[in-house]
Amino acid sequence: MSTQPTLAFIGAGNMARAIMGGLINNGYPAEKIWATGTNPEKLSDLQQQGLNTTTDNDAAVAAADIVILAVKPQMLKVVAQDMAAAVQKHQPLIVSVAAGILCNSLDSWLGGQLAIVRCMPNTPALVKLGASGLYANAAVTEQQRQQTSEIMQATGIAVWVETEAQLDAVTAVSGSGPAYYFMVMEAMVAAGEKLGLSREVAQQLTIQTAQGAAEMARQSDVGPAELRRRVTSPKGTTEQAIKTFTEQGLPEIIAQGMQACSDRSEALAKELGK
Ligand SMILES: NC(=O)C1=CN([C@@H]2O[C@H](COP(=O)(O)OP(=O)(O)OC[C@H]3O[C@@H](n4cnc5c(N)ncnc54)[C@H](OP(=O)(O)O)[C@@H]3O)[C@@H](O)[C@H]2O)C=CC1
Ligand SMILES: O=C(O)[C@@H]1CCC=N1
Repeated sequence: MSTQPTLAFIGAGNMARAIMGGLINNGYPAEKIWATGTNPEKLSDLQQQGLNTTTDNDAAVAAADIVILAVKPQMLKVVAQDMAAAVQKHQPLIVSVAAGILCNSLDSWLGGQLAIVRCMPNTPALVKLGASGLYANAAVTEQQRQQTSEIMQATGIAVWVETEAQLDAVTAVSGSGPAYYFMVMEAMVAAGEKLGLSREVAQQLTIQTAQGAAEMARQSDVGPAELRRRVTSPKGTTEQAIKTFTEQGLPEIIAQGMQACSDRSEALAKELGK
């Protein structure tokens, strides 16, 4: 990374820890990262790793070039309004990873006139396989876009979307996406056990198969549909599995789940954005 801005993570829960872990694993200096929370005990492991930790959000904001809002959407209004004065003192770039909450709401809670990037990351950021969607409001400069890209690319891939509404779709695809794959893995392990394997063996095979399929899809110059066909021998075993999944409506079920996810992202903005 060309420049290494000081980052303040407001909220050091699952998502912030995945991004911070990804950054540290990628060589980002721990002393350039601040992490806040309400309980000092929960921050002690981060402090031991050399990060700056505090329960005082204003202190972290004062030290930061970039403030990353990583509390639950339901907490965001109160947290943002409480730190508005500290933010307005030097107007750092604001990056929010909160699902649903719009730039305009954030800007008004934080006192206005701010450069804000909304980021929808995912937890594989921890192992440098994150996928982030980014959207910038009109106040964000080209240099700030570049800085945000560099930070998120240190944890995986980062793509910019043109409209804020597209972040609802990003949330449905990649933000919540790891949970879908974990659910498929849970179901495959359970089914493998039912078919006579030990839990341990079923889990080992399931995880390796997921990783193998993902890596093949990444490296291949054909899409997932063709890769699926190549596994499916006529009158063979896979054909029976795919036929059953199709008859039971698996593609529609996935589309419905993702629509519900996107709808919830949109609803959060209306429910919590005022
Ligand atoms: N989890 C995921 O996969 C993804 C989450 N997100 C978004 O990330 C955000 C965080 O989600 P997630 O990490 O799962 O949630 P967590 O509950 O794990 O983390 C939220 C953290 O916020 C802290 N917190 C609460 N109140 C304050 C406060 N006043 N000041 C500072 N910190 C505070 C909590 O710390 P303490 O316990 O000390 O109070 C907690 O650790 C959400 O907005 C979510 O939409 C986005 C993409 C994916
Ligand atoms: O479930 C949630 O609301 C968050 C946002 C995307 C993934 N986790």
